[in-house]
Amino acid sequence: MTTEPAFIDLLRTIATDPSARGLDDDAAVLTIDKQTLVLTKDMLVEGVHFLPDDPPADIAWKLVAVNASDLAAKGATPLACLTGHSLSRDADWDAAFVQGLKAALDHHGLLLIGGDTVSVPPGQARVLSLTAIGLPSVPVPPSRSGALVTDGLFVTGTIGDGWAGLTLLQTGKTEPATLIAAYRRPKARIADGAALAQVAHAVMDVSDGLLIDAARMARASGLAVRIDLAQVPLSPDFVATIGSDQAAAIAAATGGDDYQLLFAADAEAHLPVPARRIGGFTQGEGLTLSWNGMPIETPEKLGWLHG
Ligand SMILES: Nc1ncnc2c1ncn2[C@@H]1O[C@H](COP(=O)(O)OP(=O)(O)O)[C@@H](O)[C@H]1O
Ligand SMILES: Cc1ncc(C[n+]2csc(CCOP(=O)(O)OP(=O)(O)O)c2C)c(N)n1
Ligand SMILES: [Mg+2]
Ligand SMILES: [Mg+2]
Ligand SMILES: [Mg+2]
Repeated sequence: MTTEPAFIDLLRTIATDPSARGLDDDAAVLTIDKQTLVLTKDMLVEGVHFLPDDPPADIAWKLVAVNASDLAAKGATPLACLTGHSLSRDADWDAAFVQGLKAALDHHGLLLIGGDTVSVPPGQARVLSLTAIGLPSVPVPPSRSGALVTDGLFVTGTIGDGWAGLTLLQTGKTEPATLIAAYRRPKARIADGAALAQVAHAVMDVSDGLLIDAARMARASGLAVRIDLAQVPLSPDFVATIGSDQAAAIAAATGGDDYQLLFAADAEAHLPVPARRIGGFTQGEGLTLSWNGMPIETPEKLGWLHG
């Protein structure tokens, strides 16, 4: 079986234009004449990214929000999008999806300008996709690769809520509502991303897991990264439901579905957005973890990988 990173390695030999950013970023940055566009695409697959009985309007929201999140990571303002839809043999489902899609697009300021519609064989999972186009807020949108060895590593919001929401739904629970909403209706940090683009040296959104995504930022920047897991920000509902011990923090930091912004910035700089410092960079490569300053082992699984 081909894994996701191995497949992207194969594609890298084709995607050699600088606008592809080495297929090592949240989005492509394409300049034609003097106009720059930020372009990104994420897919959602039933049973992989959402649960079969998630409300269709929530699935539409998630499709828009996860793509808006990649625009946010590059400090881009949402402009327009194209969607890919697989028909579900359920007219009510499709109608509810479209209604939810309109609300989500309006909320994010995205125009729907096209797409494609297909069917999947009976009984097969729904597959949805969206290609989002944004306008940059700075001439060169931040990449994942600009972290400096002297930088701190910061994250917005709280981590683990989406994973906790999924875990609750998988065990038949629908409370706390904040955790369920974090899973079904993640919020793209558009305004935070635009503000961070002005000061951060590297920015990405956290979709696969804080640890795997931090390791990617470090590798792209040619550095090693260290994270103190005790500093990973957890929400009150996460702490009440899952806990705040080392195991809970590892679950939060590897679960993914966060859609927070992870960024490298001067450790002493005034930050334009609320964020928690969770670590920093060193020369070398790889990820090292501590718990309140005491070194701890790195878990085998740092986050989500397809394949
Ligand atoms: N099938 C594909 N074709 C072309 N590029 C791809 C494909 N899959 C992933 N990529 C590229 O690989 C990089 C990493 O993708 P991904 O990990 O999905 O980013 P993100 O987590 O920000 O959505 C991006 O530059 C993305 O455009
Ligand atoms: C039913 C279900 N099982 C598991 C997950 C967890 N999960 C699936 S894919 C994924 C990572 C994010 O998806 P991906 O396609 O890698 O998005 P990208 O990183 O490209 O933005 C996570 C955390 C989920 N969201 N839903
Ligand atoms: Mg991303
Ligand atoms: Mg992606
Ligand atoms: Mg993404």
